[in-house]
Amino acid sequence: MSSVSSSAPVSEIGRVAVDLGPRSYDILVGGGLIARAGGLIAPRLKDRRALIVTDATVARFYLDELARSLEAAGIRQESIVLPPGEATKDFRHLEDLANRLLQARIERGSMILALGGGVIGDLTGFAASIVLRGIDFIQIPTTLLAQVDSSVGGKTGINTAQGKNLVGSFYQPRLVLADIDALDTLPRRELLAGYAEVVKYGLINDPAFFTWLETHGADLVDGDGAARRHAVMTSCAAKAAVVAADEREADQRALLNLGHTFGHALEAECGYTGELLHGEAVAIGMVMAFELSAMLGLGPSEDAARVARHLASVGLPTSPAAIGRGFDASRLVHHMRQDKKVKDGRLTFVLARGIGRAFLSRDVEMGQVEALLERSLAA
Ligand SMILES: NC(=O)c1ccc[n+]([C@@H]2O[C@H](COP(=O)([O-])OP(=O)(O)OC[C@H]3O[C@@H](n4cnc5c(N)ncnc54)[C@H](O)[C@@H]3O)[C@@H](O)[C@H]2O)c1
Ligand SMILES: O=C(O)C(=O)C[C@@H](O)[C@H](O)[C@H](O)COP(=O)(O)O
Ligand SMILES: [Zn+2]
Repeated sequence: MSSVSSSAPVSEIGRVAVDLGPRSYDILVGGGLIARAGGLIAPRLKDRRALIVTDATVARFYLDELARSLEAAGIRQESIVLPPGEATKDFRHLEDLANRLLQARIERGSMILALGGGVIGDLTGFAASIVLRGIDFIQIPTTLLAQVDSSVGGKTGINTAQGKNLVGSFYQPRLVLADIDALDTLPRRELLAGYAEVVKYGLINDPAFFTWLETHGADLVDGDGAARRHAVMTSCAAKAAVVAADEREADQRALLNLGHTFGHALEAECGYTGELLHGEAVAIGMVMAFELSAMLGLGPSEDAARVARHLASVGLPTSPAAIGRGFDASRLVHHMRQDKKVKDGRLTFVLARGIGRAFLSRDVEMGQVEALLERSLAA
């Protein structure tokens, strides 16, 4: 196994450790991991039973392969298949999933496997944290977004009528298996959405990675396995370091929210219908965070332009105007006030002094944010 390196062959299993004391776990990254999952999971099982939770699209591609691998390793498996899409991350599907796990007579010693994107990972992780007051679970992320972000760090949850991810828990997986080959079947739009979260790590604190992405991002998007492996490893290592330092977002973990305060507001307005994907919203939100920083005189406007240029070069949207529907700035501000980073009624913003120099600020006036939104919506 290797640690972060860009030259390792795709089939070699890379390992990133998430160091959280008794809740520590490994992220394994490489090709062919779903076919090898049984052997990798078996040592982590308390009993020889696994319940796979997935969505109908992912099931079509990968459920049989995973089931065969588990059975070959002597692990009994059953599966629960949910509808694909962001709308599944809600109270109704949480209730349905909890009931189906209980009907399957799940026990505390069983293992739940979340096979899919961030929707399946967030929903399944939340269910795992509450059914029988906690059952071990493993993330098997199949989207780029889930491999670089949602499968790592233990944020689980669902959306509510009030906004994104407003009900959930911190509940760490026991293992993450990121099979790079699974990205070959991912639609380009979904891949790009995940790419936005990859870019995020460069923008937060790794300018050299951002520069690497400016050179290699297009190859990654077009299917270069080595570039994908390197980006997933680098992203996971970056996230693991932040999470190890601040697991429950007391402070610096909020940097991982770069672009999300704007992004979540846009997603809430679009209603989780697939009109705007999470990663697309984050791409727009990151540009707005850089523009806000420039507007406040805290960061260079050239960097805001450079971020927008790179995201646009791979085909990501960079402004709310690109969504192709009207927004009301005051309604977006209303959603932003529901953000989990609000403290004593004031929002914490992730701003940037430049690329790779993100920081947290509680000094932003919402009037300034509304003015920026008005400007972007008119553009
Ligand atoms: N917990 C966290 O830290 C965290 C971090 C980032 C995002 N998220 C959440 O993740 C969610 C978005 O996740 P996502 O972008 O993975 O979306 P998703 O889970 O909806 O998956 C995207 C689509 O791709 C399909 N799909 C998945 N894998 C596939 C594959 N290999 N081949 C073909 N199709 C495949 C799915 O069926 C789905 O239709 C959002 O709800 C977001 O809030 C959570
Ligand atoms: O892991 C984190 O911390 C993040 O903020 C990662 C984000 O990409 C992710 O979208 C997360 O779900 C947002 O968290 P939230 O607490 O704002 O819902
Ligand atoms: Zn995100």
